[in-house]
Amino acid sequence: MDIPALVYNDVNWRIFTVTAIGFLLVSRVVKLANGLKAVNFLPGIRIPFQPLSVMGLILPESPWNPGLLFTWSWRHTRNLYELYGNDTVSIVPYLSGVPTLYTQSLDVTRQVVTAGHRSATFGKVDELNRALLFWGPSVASTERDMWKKHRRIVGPAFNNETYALVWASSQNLYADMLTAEGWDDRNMVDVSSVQALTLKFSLIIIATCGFGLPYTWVTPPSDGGKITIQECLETIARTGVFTIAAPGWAWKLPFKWIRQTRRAYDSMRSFIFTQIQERREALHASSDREKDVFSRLVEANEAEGGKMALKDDELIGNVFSLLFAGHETTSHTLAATLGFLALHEDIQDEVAAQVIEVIGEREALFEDYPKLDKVLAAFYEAARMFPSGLFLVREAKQDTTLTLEVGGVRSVIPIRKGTHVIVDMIGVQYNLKYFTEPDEFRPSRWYAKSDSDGQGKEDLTESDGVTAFGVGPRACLGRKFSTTEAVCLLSLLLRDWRIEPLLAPRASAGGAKSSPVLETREEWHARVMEATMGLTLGVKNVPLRFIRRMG
Ligand code: HEM
Repeated sequence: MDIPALVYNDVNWRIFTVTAIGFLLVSRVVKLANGLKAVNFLPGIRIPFQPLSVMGLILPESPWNPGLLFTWSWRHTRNLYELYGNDTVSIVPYLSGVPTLYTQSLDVTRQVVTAGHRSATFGKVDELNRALLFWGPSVASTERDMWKKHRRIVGPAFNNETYALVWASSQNLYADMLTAEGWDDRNMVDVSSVQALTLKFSLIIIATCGFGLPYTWVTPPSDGGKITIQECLETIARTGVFTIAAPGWAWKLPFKWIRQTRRAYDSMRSFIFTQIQERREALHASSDREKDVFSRLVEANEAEGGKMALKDDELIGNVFSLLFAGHETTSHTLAATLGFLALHEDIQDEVAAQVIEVIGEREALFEDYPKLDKVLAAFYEAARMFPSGLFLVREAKQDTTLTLEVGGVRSVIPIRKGTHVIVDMIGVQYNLKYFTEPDEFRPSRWYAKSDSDGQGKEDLTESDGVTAFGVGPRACLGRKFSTTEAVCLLSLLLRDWRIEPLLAPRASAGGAKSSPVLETREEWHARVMEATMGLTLGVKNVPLRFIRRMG
């Protein structure tokens, strides 16, 4: 009997579909089994996508797709470390992404980030560095000998002269900001989002002290006046996932937002390129040396010469990584510090008293910095509670081992090449082993047994000090740049202003229109002091009221 062609095709399609589904299922089961072996069956969750994979980032957060920020949003409700009774847990995806360990253990952090870097068993993950590598290799994105070459040139640009310049510029910019924002003759100022000020502040500081550009509060950095660098960075922050994930052809798609993204990237590149050219010419034309990081970098590079000198794309890569690393991080942490100080009047009074005792009415001097340890401590504590570098992500570059506590027993477990290990900074910095009452904003953790650089405090019996800035040889190069700027700005603000939460009217407020019922401070705390993600982790928009301190 002849089988009609239609039925025959239908049967073929069914066989094809069933075979394809079968194949897919088997391949996913094999992927899961290999993933479980790669992490040596360490307890944890098995989900479709690894949280940092493209699908994990794009799809909305749910119990089966934790999302980028689950270490924050699940920390009280579905804390994986508590659930599995270990400071290191596994996340093994069966559809896409790499088997991964998440850790909140400082011991594992040191094995991976410090010892792993030295022995080359662990290194940074190229795919996740794509957003940075886009600009060219840099000190933040390279490994091994290349990293040493970059660090050798970039590292010395961060020195005491640079920090003195940061201090002086922060002081001038603060005065400039008060005048330009019309605060000079006001006794009370309401700010709906303090980030509008801190983002601009840290961008101008990095532009002036990082790159020696003559920008002010009224004329911020721009690409020849066409588009401001702030706008470029905002676009780049919004489209970070696209940059990491998109193949080359996707950049040519005819969508408005892709065109805008391309424009932001092109403007940034031309801005940075022009700066490098100008600085080179200035260097050759005059024997006077500028003090900004960028001039020192170009100067060191010219002096180095030959094989050890950085090429133009490497210089651009470094400039961008400094702009990238030094802008939002400091700004977010400043906003969080101000938010917490507004909430905790007693702590604010204590810190302000130190500022008034040290600086009083006179000009703030860079020499005051070590005496303002309570201001620094408030900034460190905010960095602990909102670590802008959310994760330290590393990849096993070869088959290796880690020593972990599993079910209370210290064991050596094999880790396969390609496995990711993510140091979860929220986990570490809210870990009861290192911080008592971690949900409390308590700057005294950092100065009870303080020295000026923040090492060896009451709580941190076994930590590397301020982990928010990373640990080991790859720790933050801009830490003191950031703390100098922060201590100066916070001191000036606290000396001149009392800071309060700007309370919003209750949605269902029943009061008269002239005096609406306001939310409580607790409600403000719950509404505002929540994490959000730009290029880096930060706090939501912080609304504040500044009231001038009299006499
Ligand atoms: C609150 C402010 C800041 C925080 C919390 C912070 C945090 C961090 C962290 C956690 C790392 C290590 C990343 C890793 O190991 O994967 C890092 C590296 C780095 N940071 Fe920062 N950072 C801040 C400000 C700055 C500033 C202001 C600059 C520059 C002006 C800067 C430049 C860098 C550079 C160049 C690296 C790479 C160092 C290397 O790999 O050798 N950071 N930062």
